[in-house]
Amino acid sequence: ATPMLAQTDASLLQPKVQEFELSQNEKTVAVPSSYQLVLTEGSCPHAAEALKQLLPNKQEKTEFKIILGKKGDKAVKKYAKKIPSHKEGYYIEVDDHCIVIAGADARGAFYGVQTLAQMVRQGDLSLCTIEDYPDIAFRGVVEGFYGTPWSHEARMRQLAFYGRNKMNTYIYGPKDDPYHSSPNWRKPYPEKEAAQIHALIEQAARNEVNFVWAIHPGKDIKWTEADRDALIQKFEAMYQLGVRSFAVFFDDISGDGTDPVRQAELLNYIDTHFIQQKHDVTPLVMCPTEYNKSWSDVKGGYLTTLGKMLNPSIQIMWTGDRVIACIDKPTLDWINPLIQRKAYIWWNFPVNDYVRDHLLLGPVYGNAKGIQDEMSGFVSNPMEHAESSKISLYSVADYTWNLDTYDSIQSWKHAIQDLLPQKAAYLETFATHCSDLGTNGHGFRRDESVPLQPMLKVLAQDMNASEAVDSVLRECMRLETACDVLLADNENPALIHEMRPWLKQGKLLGEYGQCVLQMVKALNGKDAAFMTYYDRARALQTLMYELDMTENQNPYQPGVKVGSLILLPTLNQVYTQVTSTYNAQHKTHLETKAEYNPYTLTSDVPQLKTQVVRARHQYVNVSPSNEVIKWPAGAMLQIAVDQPVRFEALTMDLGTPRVASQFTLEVSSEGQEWKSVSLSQAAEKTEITASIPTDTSLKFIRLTNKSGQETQVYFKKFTLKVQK
Ligand SMILES: CCCCCN1[C@H](CC(=O)NC)[C@H](O)[C@H](O)[C@H]1CO
Repeated sequence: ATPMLAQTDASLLQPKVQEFELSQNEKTVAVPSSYQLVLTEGSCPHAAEALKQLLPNKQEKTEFKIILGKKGDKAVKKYAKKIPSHKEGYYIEVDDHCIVIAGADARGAFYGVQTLAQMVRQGDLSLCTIEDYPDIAFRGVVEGFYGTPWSHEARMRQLAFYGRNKMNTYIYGPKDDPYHSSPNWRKPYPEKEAAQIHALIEQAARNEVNFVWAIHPGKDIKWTEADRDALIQKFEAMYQLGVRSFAVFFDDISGDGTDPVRQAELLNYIDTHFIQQKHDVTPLVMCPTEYNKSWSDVKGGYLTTLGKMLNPSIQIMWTGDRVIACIDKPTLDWINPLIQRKAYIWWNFPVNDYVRDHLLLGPVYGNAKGIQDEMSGFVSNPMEHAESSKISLYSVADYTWNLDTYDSIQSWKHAIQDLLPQKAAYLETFATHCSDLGTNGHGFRRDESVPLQPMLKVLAQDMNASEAVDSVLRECMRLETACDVLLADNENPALIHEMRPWLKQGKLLGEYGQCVLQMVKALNGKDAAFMTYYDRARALQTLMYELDMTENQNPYQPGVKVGSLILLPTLNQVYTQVTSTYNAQHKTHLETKAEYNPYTLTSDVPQLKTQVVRARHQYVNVSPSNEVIKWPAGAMLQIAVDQPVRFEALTMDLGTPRVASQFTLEVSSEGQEWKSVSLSQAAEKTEITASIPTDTSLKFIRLTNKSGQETQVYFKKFTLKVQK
């Protein structure tokens, strides 16, 4: 095992080759208060600037020296053989009167300074030498999610964060930016947005980050010279703004834009007539329409056509075996031969635009070690919550720099320490219970409440197990405390602003857990005590439901979920058990149901069976979906309600005109006799309405594809109106 740096937790640095020649007595040297800087003028400007920010006191006549440079500089000539040959690699040497930072290139020198900064943050410097370089060439973030694009300020902070964490790529591709995608991809940015992009490009350069501007033309591109030239002109305009890295996305489109031959011809044209013409532009990146294995039809030839036709320098992105998937060797062994190059991974985590009621704050795990040589890039698609995404992004930086030493829990702790240094312990407690996605169309899940899982399992089997009761009670107190402290915190206001709804929900959950466990402890004690905890538990259930129904009410997955994998379900189960036990002992009829949602959705349409149905005041909503729904012949979607209600109307939007005739809508009061209700859809409109007779109250309503064949529709809206 490699000796660890005396003062510095080496795993924090993720250096590749750790040859720490620690002197026998593990000598350290104090961070120099002033130093003489030796560098070749103008050689590594961003590294020099970063060093100046880290250690501002540069003075000529001082004994301590810092030598900074890149391979070929006279300043570091003496160390040339020690510098790693890998791009962006660096060599560091710390001894008691000199620090050497020598990069394989300017970016490597900058990264050496970032590593020194991490060591300085740890306190005294250990005498050591470090040789280090990144495993993967392109590492970073693709802002490629649906939802509110990040703000300018958020992006400026992100780029500084990438610099500190040695991420060298930021791909600008927010799906909902009209100048990135249709309808305005052909138009130049208005003045204000153009100025902001220029500012981002300068910030990226200072932080040694490639700012990659992506275009998403596929929804309405025509395979004409006019559109080809329009795209080149837009790229030229972006080049004038300072963009030196470009991408073309063809994901999430249908129609003519999906033709691989046309895509390849266009991309090769761009490559030959634009990218190769400029001598300071990185290789073109493209996102294919078939961007994951589950959507691929190999025999159809889409991927192999791109693999065969695309110029070898063009990078092809890939999300893995599914839209949301971790990356392992079988994944890459499947795709690389088809595209005849190393996949450039677009990792769809921690993006949450398909589970917007969940914040994903847990560890980054599940990607394989040892596959660094099978990928050309690895960028993470994050949440619309920029600061909250930093927990995952910090770990993606660790992983992509050094796959084989990556430790997901260690990295997750460091990420939280880095994000909120003063309150890291509280953020860790909160994040522990805020990591799973809940059921979702992609079937991607994350672990949650891991340290508490054993005790939660014991509690679920025996609610009187006193050790489990006490440890879960303590954790619920910690959760309540953590949420209070974080809600009041102003160390990182942007982070707290993003997390606020979930922190409020976490606080309620912590309080609810304490009440439920106090009910268990009060079972054989005074009834008054039990009843007080019962009343408060019921009140907290209502408050949690109300918060879930009022905050973060986006049109897709509205609401605020915390602890939804096992903490809340276990507490609800204990609540039901302890209340039932009390009822049996006291012949009472206290409410034993914990989470009350009177509506149930059932469906044999695969992509709809996990959709969520919730009532809010007079409306009953089924959560919409982003993707194309394959609705099999005869398949149905059914809503059932516990108590009979009078439905007044149904409003639907399947994103498709003239489709109502393929469906029947039927209602029933008990599930045997069904009456059909007519659907109306105006010509050329996608909205479908039905007015439902209110003469009888109903418990069931169902929509069936009666066309006799599978139909492909969107699922943008399904809302029932209940009579007051
Ligand atoms: C339409 C069916 C699901 C698409 C989901 N992808 C999109 C495209 C994508 O992954 N491109 C590689 C967006 O990027 C989004 O953020 C991400 C996850 O929801």
